[in-house]
Amino acid sequence: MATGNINVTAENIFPIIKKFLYSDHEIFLRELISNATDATLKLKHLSTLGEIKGDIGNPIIEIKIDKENKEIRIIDQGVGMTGEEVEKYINQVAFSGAEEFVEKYKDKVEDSGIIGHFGLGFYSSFMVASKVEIFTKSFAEDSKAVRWECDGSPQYTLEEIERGERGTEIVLHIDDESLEFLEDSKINELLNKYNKFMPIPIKFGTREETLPLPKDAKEGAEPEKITVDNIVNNPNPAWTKKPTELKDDDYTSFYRELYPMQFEDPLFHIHLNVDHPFNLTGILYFPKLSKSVDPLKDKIQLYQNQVFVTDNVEGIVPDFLQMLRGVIDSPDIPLNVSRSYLQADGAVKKISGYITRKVADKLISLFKNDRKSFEDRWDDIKVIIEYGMLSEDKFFEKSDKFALYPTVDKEYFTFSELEEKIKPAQTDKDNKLIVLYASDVKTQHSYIDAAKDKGYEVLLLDSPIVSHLIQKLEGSKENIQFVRVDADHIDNLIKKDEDKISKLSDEEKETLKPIIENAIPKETYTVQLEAMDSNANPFIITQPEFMRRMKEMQATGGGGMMGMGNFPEMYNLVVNTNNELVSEILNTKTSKKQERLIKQAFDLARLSQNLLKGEELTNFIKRSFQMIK
Ligand SMILES: Nc1ncnc2c1ncn2[C@@H]1O[C@H](COP(=O)(O)OP(=O)(O)OP(=O)(O)O)[C@@H](O)[C@H]1O
Repeated sequence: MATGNINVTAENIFPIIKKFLYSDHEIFLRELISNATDATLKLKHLSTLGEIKGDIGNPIIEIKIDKENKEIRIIDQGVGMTGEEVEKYINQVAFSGAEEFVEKYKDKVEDSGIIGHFGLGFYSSFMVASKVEIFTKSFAEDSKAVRWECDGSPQYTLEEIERGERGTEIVLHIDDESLEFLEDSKINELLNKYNKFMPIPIKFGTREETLPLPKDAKEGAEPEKITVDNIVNNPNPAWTKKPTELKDDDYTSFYRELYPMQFEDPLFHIHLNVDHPFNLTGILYFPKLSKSVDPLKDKIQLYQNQVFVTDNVEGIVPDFLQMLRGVIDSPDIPLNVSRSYLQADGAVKKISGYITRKVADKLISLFKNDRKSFEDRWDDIKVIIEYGMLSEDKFFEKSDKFALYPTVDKEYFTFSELEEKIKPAQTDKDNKLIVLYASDVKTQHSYIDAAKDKGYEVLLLDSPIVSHLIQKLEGSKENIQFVRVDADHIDNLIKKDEDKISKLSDEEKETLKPIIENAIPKETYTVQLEAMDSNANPFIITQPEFMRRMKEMQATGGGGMMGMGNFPEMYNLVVNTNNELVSEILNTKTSKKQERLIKQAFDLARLSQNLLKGEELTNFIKRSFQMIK
C-alpha cells in the first residue's frame, strides 16, 4: 500500500471549492457519469481499432444508492486505470485541474456572469462526499486492480486489490450536509436533467416489464412479468442522427421526449449539422405560440457531446430565436467564461450567424415548397420573423424571400408581389408608393371600407413591433411609405393631382373654421377643411401617421423621437366642405343650434373612432334620445 500527498499547493482547496460551487453541488453526478462515459467510449474505440481482444459486449454505466451506509456508487465497464494512471490522472491531472480552476475563479464568485458549469471533473465529488474511493482495473492485459482512497485532505492511499472485472467503480461516502442525494427521487431528477441523452446506457435500479401473452394463451391467463434494467437515458437522440434517417414523426416524438409537458405539436423543425469551422449539431423547433406559452419554460437546451449544460443560450442563439425550442450540441462553446466574453468570442459569433442562416434557409424552402401551409402558419411565426428582421440585418436581407404581408381579407403577398399589385392605384403624385395598413379590423372598419371602395389594398399589420418594422422597411426600400388607413381622410391618404371643387367659397370656409373650433376641444383636435366626395361623412377624425408611429415606437421600446412618448394624443378633425350637413351648419342662424349640430356631428365622428368615453358618452346618448323624442 502506498500513501502520499496530492500535489496541490493550496492546502485549503477543498473548503474553497465547497463554498464556491455551493449552489451547484448537484453537478458532481454529471461529472462522474461524464468520466464513466468517456472511459466507455475509449474502450469501444480501442475495440474497433482491434486493440482489445474478444467481445466487449454492451457496456453500461450503473448508479447505485446505499442509503444505510450513505454511499453512492458510479460503476462503469470502461477502460479502467492502472495504479500509475491513478497517480497520474487523479492525483496530478484531476487535482491540478481543480487547483487551476480555483485560482482562476476565486475572485469571481460574485460574478454571476460566469457560466460555472464545466471544468471540475472528478474533483467535484468532494462537494458531496467526505471520503471517496476508487476501485479500478485497466483493460490492459496483466494489469493489477487498485483501490484509491482520499478523505478530502491532500493525503491519499493507493493499494492493490483483487478485482476480476475491467472498469471503474467510484464510491462516494456522502457527507451529512448532502444526504438529499441518497434519495432515489433526487438522483432520478438529476439523471433526467443532465444525462437524458448521454451516449452510453445508464442503469438506475430495475423495473418490472409485462410480457405480451402468447397467441395460444388460455383464457384468463396472467401475463408473465420480468425484471429488467431500468435504463434512464436515450443514448441515440434524434439530433445525433442524419436528417435522411429521420421522418417527420421522429422529429415530433423527439420534441415530446424533450418537453413531455408540451401537448401542442411544433410547427416545423430545423436540423442543424455542421463540422467546419466549428462543430455543431442540433434540432430547433418553431413552437406554436399560444397565449399560455411561458418563455421561461421549455427553452432551447445546450449540450456538449450529449451532456446537458444549460438552458440559458443567451449570446449563443440570436435573441430573436430564443423563443424557439430544441437542442444544440457543440463542444466548441467556451463555458467557463462570462457572458460578455462569450458574446465577443469569434467562434460563438459564427455559431450564432450559422443558426440565423439555417433558420432563414429553412423558411425560404418552406415558403417555396408549400406556400399554402406556410401562409396558414404565418400568424404563429410572424412575431419571431418580424423580430428577426428588425434585429439581424442578414436575416432582414433574406426575409424578402419569405416575409409575408397579409391583407385585411387574408390574402398574403411578399413585398415584391405587393408592389406589383398596388403600383397602378397606390402611387401618389410624387411617384411614391403608398402602402396602406390597418392595425385592427374592427375599430378601423369605416376607414378600411373607404379605402377598399377606392380600389386600394389594405394590409393587416397587427404585431406589437410593427411600427419599428415599417420604419425599417421605409428606410431600406426606395420611394415607399406606409400609412395607416385612419391617418388622414381617404383623398389625402394617397395624394393624387386631381383637385376637388369645394362647394364652399374661401370666405365661407374662413367663417366656418372658428365656429367649429370654438365648439370642440381645440387643444386636442386640429380642424382641417377639405373638399371631399359629397357622400363621404361630414366630420372625420384622423390621427397623423408620423406622430402616432413615434409614440408607438417609444411605447414598445427604442426608436422613435426622444420624449415623443409623453406627448398628448393629437388628432385632426377633417370637415368635408362638400357634405350637405356642413353647409347647413354654416347657414344656421342661431349660434345655439349651430353649436348643437357641430357637437352632435363631432361626437358621432369620435364614436366611430372609439374616442367617446365616460361622461361625454353619457351626455351624447341622453342628447340623442332627446332629439328623436
Ligand atoms: N471512470 C473513469 N475511468 C477511467 N479513467 C477515469 C475515470 N474517471 C477519471 N478518469 C481519468 O482521470 C482523468 C481526470 O478526470 P477529471 O474528471 O478530473 O478530468 P477530465 O475528465 O480530464 O476533464 P473535465 O474537467 O472536463 O471533466 C481523466 O482524464 C481520466 O483519464
